[in-house]
Amino acid sequence: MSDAGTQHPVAVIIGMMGAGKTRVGREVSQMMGLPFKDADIEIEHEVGMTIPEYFSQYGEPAFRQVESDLIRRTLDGFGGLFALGGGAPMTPATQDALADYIDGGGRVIYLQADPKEAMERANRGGGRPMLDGGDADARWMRLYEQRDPVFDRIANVHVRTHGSTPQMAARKVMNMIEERVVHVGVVSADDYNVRIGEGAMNHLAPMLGDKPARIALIHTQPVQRHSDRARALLRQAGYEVSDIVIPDAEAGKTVTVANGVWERLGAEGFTRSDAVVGVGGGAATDLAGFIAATWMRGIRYVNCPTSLLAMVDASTGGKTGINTAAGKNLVGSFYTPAGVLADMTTLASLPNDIFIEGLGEVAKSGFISDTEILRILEGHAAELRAFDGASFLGTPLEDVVAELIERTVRVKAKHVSADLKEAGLREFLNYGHTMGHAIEKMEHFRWRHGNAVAVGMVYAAELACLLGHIDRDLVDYHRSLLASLGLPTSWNGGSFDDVLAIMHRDKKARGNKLRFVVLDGGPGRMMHLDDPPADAVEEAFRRIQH
Ligand SMILES: NC(=O)c1ccc[n+]([C@@H]2O[C@H](COP(=O)([O-])OP(=O)(O)OC[C@H]3O[C@@H](n4cnc5c(N)ncnc54)[C@H](O)[C@@H]3O)[C@@H](O)[C@H]2O)c1
Ligand SMILES: Nc1ncnc2c1ncn2[C@@H]1O[C@H](COP(=O)(O)OP(=O)(O)O)[C@@H](O)[C@H]1O
Ligand SMILES: O=C(O)C1=C[C@@H](OP(=O)(O)O)[C@@H](O)[C@H](O)C1
Repeated sequence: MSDAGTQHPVAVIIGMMGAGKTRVGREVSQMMGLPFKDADIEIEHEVGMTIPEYFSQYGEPAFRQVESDLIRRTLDGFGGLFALGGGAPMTPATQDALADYIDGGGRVIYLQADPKEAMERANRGGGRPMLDGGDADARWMRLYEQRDPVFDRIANVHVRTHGSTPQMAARKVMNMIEERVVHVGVVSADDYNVRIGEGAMNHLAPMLGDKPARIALIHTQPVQRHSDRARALLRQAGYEVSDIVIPDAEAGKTVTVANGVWERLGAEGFTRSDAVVGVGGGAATDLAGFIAATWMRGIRYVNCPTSLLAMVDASTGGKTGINTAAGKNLVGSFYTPAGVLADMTTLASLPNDIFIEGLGEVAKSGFISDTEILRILEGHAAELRAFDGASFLGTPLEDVVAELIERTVRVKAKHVSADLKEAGLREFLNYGHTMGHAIEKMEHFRWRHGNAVAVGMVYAAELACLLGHIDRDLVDYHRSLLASLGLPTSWNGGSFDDVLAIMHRDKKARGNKLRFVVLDGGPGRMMHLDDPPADAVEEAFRRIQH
């Protein structure tokens, strides 16, 4: 791409004649308040004649040269929506220009209309020289068979518009343009993307690639409407889907459940060319990831998280696993997904208390790294606390939540990319978890994870304050911010001795030494606190009891 400062299109739309590139493109540009350019119209202005006239006077090769030159110039000088002519992406020079545009962060959107619908629309209007001479439908279909695989390959965004009105199609395109993408670099495994936005699940097939023939769709009953959509998308893309419903929440993270899934995969002959898709909260994505990590020692998987906590934390980072009688997440594997699709539409059915719990991990990411998260939480605390999935989509709060999700995922991606197996930096993601996990266990996992972590962060702040690493104001800030979000900041459910024994079994402990991660001076600055004085550990515990 050219130097910074020049304008580039928000998106380029490609597709077959009649797909709706012009009609839908104009709708999107109006919805987004952006300028729109149609390459065919621009070319006619430039050459001073209609495209059919140019074709007949100079022929297709000359036309394609004019077309690819204009496209290259527009990609480096226009900041709106840009729709290409049907045949444009078949020209190698245009393919190179589009590849450069994508490398620079651009979106090439393949508008995948129902072939029959598009063909009928293309042939009703005339004025398309590529359809002249003979059976227009047959010619259209021949072009489709040539062009579809090429469009599918060169586009980095795919939008199916089968049966959609222009407005519905435009909404889908706009969602794709507005979606947020976090790239997770992994030193010892393949990089992957976390896509966040309404309709992100539409990326399922491209994210899985064409290699898997069969998909084990692992999900739970409360998210049936979302797994139904995943199943439909997979089947429309030609995959064979094995539907696997597992018990909800923590009941699904057991070796018994895992064994049942392994039995299913064995009976149905799943091989390494097949894949797993997990749809649900963090418990479901943990189990799905564990199945993918263990079946034949590893097959591809994509997570489709449906709770806020799963979107910002559980689905990303490659920690997969199940619980045992001895405790949570004690069996599992570091195994990274092929990608994560955080589809905001799934939050429409998320209960308020489960949403609030997820804010615990969002706030944690603000305390340990991105302090802008804290400012956003402060500024929108009341709306966030009053979250109502049924009225959430399309409101300003949706953009706030999308920003929070993106920022929180970026914090996790930063830590995971540098330290996949939690040798040091990644331990900072465990802020509040030493006490948090102890509370979960003492409460027999009746407390939700994010709520326990909230109390755990207040504990860690009290401990850091007692040892002079942060001031009292910052401890008070922990309490006021977390409480304003509807999160708990104290706990009275057990004795210090019982909690201490559990903390000594925390994965950060070394030998008989406790280890914590705490703030060092202020938000965004972390340190390891090894073997803190026993009296401070106990006094901090007293301070979280009300
Ligand atoms: N692997 C990791 O890095 C990681 C990180 C954090 C947490 N976790 C794990 O994640 C789990 C917690 O995740 P969670 O908070 O999502 O809990 P969860 O998976 O138990 O889901 C909470 C409840 O919300 C329901 N639900 C989820 N999405 C819904 C939706 N869109 N509509 C309606 N209901 C919905 C679920 O069915 C469940 O009943 C724990 O097991 C924790 O250990 C893993
Ligand atoms: N989703 C849609 N539903 C109904 N009509 C559509 C849709 N998309 C496009 N059209 C109509 O089909 C015709 C061709 O659309 P157009 O945008 O010119 O296609 P393209 O630019 O992809 O060749 C136009 O009459 C347009 O109004
Ligand atoms: O990806 C990670 O490192 C994390 C995994 C989870 O903790 P545990 O590993 O303690 O379960 C999660 O709760 C924490 O927010 C970050």
